[in-house]
Amino acid sequence: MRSDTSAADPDTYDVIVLGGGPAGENAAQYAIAGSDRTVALVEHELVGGECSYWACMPSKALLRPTQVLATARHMPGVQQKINARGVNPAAVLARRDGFTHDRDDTAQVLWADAQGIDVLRGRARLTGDRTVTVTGDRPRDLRARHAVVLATGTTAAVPDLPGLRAALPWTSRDATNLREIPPRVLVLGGGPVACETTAWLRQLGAEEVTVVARGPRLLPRVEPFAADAVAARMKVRDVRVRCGTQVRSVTRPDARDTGIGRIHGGPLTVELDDGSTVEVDELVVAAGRRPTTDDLGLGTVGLDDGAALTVDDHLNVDGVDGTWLYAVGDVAGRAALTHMGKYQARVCGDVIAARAEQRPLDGARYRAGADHGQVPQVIFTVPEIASVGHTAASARDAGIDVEVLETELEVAGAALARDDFAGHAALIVDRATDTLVGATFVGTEVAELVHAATVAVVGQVPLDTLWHAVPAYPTVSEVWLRLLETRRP
Ligand SMILES: Cc1cc2nc3c(=O)[nH]c(=O)nc-3n(C[C@H](O)[C@H](O)[C@H](O)COP(=O)(O)OP(=O)(O)OC[C@H]3O[C@@H](n4cnc5c(N)ncnc54)[C@H](O)[C@@H]3O)c2cc1C
Ligand SMILES: NC(=O)c1ccc[n+]([C@@H]2O[C@H](COP(=O)([O-])OP(=O)(O)OC[C@H]3O[C@@H](n4cnc5c(N)ncnc54)[C@H](O)[C@@H]3O)[C@@H](O)[C@H]2O)c1
Repeated sequence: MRSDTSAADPDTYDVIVLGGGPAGENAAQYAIAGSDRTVALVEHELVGGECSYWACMPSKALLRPTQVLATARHMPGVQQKINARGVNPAAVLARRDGFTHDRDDTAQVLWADAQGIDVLRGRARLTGDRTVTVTGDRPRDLRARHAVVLATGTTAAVPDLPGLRAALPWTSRDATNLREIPPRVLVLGGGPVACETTAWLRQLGAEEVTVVARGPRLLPRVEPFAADAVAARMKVRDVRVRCGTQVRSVTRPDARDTGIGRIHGGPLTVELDDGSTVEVDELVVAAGRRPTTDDLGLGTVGLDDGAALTVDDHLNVDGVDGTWLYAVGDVAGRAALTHMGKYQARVCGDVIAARAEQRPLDGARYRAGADHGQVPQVIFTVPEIASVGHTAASARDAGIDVEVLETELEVAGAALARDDFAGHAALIVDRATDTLVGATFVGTEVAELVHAATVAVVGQVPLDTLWHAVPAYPTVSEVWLRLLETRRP
């Protein structure tokens, strides 16, 4: 079904997407691809979203140089040429700025233009069934013929602890966009943001780093052996890891808004719940995220303002009449990862296109099935953690009869890659089907191992068949052979 041109009514689009992060961009692209449908992508900050400017890209740009240096240091023939003590912070920050384009989104807007996406600048808000208002320099009242997609992401949650907000602590935005390296830092939280931030702060020269996590261990959602490897490495690097601890109060007499990534005033005194105090130059809050739904007009479509959204597998928002309102990415309340948000956006865009063209939603392509127990993730800590699907514990909680295959990462490819290559791997097998339901690798540069596991999990490949997936010699992937060998009769 072809649409009328929007020229007659410039405020009516086939699809309106709220939020121009990776999920919003992909939903817009897929909803109109190969058609003459129109789409408005409304963004009040930078097209590209958190991932491009404040999260994935700058954080990984900060971490990679130290990984390269460490590899060189553990490579005879190269190590003799290395004489610096660590990376050059100024050059690392400059490389980071190259990836974030100094927070200029021109390239992303040009990409959107090339896809036929109409980028509108301003803050978007639902006003009712298929209607959206945009406020900003050029206010607009928009109407959607087919669909509205919420893709407004999340924002850092700053706990309501005495003195914390008044102290103007850093959030991940400051940590990824740091301009000054605080000599003494406390990182509040124990998730991926806290652990990755700790790594680059230490690598860039922060002298005293303390991590305070309220849970019994860091990274509570990964296999314990992987989380323990990260904590052990932090301790080797003189990071103080305080698990099972809460911040009781924060005092910063000289808190100043000096700008993103600059130290926000004078020293802070942080009191912990055991009564001890830590004095630091900056505090990084990495205590999780809140969905950006506060000022989204959810009340106008029958939901509670500021509510956390849930969606079905077509990405339609639960609790809203009809099939016109969708949510993708972090705000959809599933796995808060860029690749999963983009995956949901592809499914959502395909669903919108099929419904607009009155095609049936037959087939797996129209359902975000991978959100359920098939989510891959790489946490770029030292060592790296690459995982997909279930851990042994989450599989057992799901009622699966589990067999765990484990081995050290000791294969010829690993030894060749780096003298100090080390790590551990585990496959989680569902005994009933003899297929993988999860895998975790922790170790040196293990990130690229996870996609093979993802294919095996999603493809439900029986282990008998995996035996014939022969890893090339001498690659690190030979760890797959070692894992399968652990269950030979
Ligand atoms: C420090 C850090 C590191 C991370 N590293 C990784 C990683 O390595 N790999 C990974 O997969 N994930 C990573 N993540 C998670 C990843 O950043 C998110 O999953 C991803 O950005 C979500 O994309 P999104 O499009 O849903 O939302 P966002 O990227 O948050 O984009 C939402 C957009 O909506 C806009 N917006 C919000 N409200 C409105 C409104 N009312 N009107 C108009 N526009 C609005 C915002 O300005 C923003 O641009 C990291 C997160 C953090 C904090
Ligand atoms: N490489 C990656 O894939 C990557 C990197 C960074 C972030 N992310 C994603 O971004 C999202 C946000 O990550 P995150 O680490 O901010 O959130 P998170 O929710 O994963 O972790 C937050 C941690 O902070 C702890 N915490 C909360 N309040 C606290 C308090 N008052 N005191 C002490 N500890 C407290 C929580 O118990 C939790 O362990 C996650 O979905 C994460 O997977 C992914």
